[in-house]
Amino acid sequence: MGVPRSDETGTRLVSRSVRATVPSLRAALDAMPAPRTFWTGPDEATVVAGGAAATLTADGRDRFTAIKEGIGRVLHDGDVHAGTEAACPRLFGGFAFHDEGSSDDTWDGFPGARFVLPRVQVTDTDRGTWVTVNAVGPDATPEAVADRLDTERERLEALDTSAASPPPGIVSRTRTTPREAWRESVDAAVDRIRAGDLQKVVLAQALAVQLDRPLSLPDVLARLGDTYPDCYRFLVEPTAEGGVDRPGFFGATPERLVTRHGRTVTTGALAGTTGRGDTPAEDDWLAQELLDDEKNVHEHELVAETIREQLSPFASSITAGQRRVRRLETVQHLFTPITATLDSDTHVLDVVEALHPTPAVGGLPPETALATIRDTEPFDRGWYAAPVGWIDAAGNGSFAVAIRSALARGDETTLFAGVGVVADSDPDREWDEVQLKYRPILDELER
Ligand SMILES: C=C(O[C@@H]1C=C(C(=O)O)C=C[C@H]1O)C(=O)O
Repeated sequence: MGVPRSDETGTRLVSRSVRATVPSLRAALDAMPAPRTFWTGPDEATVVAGGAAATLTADGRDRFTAIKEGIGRVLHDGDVHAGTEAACPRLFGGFAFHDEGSSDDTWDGFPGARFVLPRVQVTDTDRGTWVTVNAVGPDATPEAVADRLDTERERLEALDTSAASPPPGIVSRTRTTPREAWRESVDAAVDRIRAGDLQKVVLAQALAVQLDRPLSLPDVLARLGDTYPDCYRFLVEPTAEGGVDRPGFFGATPERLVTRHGRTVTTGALAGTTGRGDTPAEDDWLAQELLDDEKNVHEHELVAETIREQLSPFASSITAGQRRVRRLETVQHLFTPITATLDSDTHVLDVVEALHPTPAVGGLPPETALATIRDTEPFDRGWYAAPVGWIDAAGNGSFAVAIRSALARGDETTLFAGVGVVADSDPDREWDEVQLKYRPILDELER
């Protein structure tokens, strides 16, 4: 994109924030101009935003570097009064799973990478709520931004707080992968693993559902927040065009890829899955069985070990915590927290590029696993299982792995879910695990 030089415009970026009382974040998201952005995570501000003061896109292998350089240009030397760190200018967006572009029109509008600096943003933190207006380019004057900020604050403070609409209801479902084809692909992967070509591969499926009426993404994200309070929730709309048929990629994911704050990097291994019990005792029994299960522990350790290796070129120290069980509403996972100290000011996107895809969503060895995924899966992953998150001017940022996610387009929604296949995987059990992983989104669609 063309960013004016500062000597042509006086200032490249102008950003102003003001404290506000926004009665409903759900209503604020509903009222935002397209393309809308939503982001929240454990111990992070919730961001509801709209429009694009600047947009960066990139494709191919160099997309991480291209975005990093573009963000440097957009955020460099801005005239910023933010009031709080979380309201400082950040670009929100994400990446496609594979380096090469998509051939599948399901993902029209979602390039290899896409980030926006919102035009208007609500940032909700423990210490209060801010409204921010950003502008880049020739019309980015402090006076014009201050005027817009007044207007936006008034508009957002006056929103009504009516209740969310109920789930739309499902008319029909279409699977990309029939059960027999699934059995064959898991068996073929297991054969390759036993032959020694592969150690692990994550195979996914997609489920296209026809809804009774178009989905309200603000309502879905609000309800997901009640059910999955400890997950990252996100919405990416890549275009302002299309009205209610405009695509929106959203989800409630338990998996952090990386948070970088100064020299501290926080990540973790999340892999290995079991269900929930009907009683607390059954839940505990399932959790203990998961902790003791050789297949799941092996699948998990491949992920934890690879993350440590992938971080080692950047880190002066890496610490892994105790392996434990993370219990969510619909499933339980093995989880190992991992933190590292960077040995220099490595940009968050350098860490994202090094980690993506972890063997929690790709496999090992990475290239063979990615080739297996491309050859096996009868659909395009698009942005499923890829990094989504934000970046600031200092190279800090936070990225989640976009699982438990779906692509909405009017009254159609496509859900994605995958499982790690290792030497002793059983196709039917893996099938059941995929169905469990559809639940978070499916429960928000079904009446
Ligand atoms: C790939 C997904 O989940 C990943 C795979 C897991 C597993 O195989 O046990 C567990 C958590 C995630 O790392 C998904 O939900 O789509």
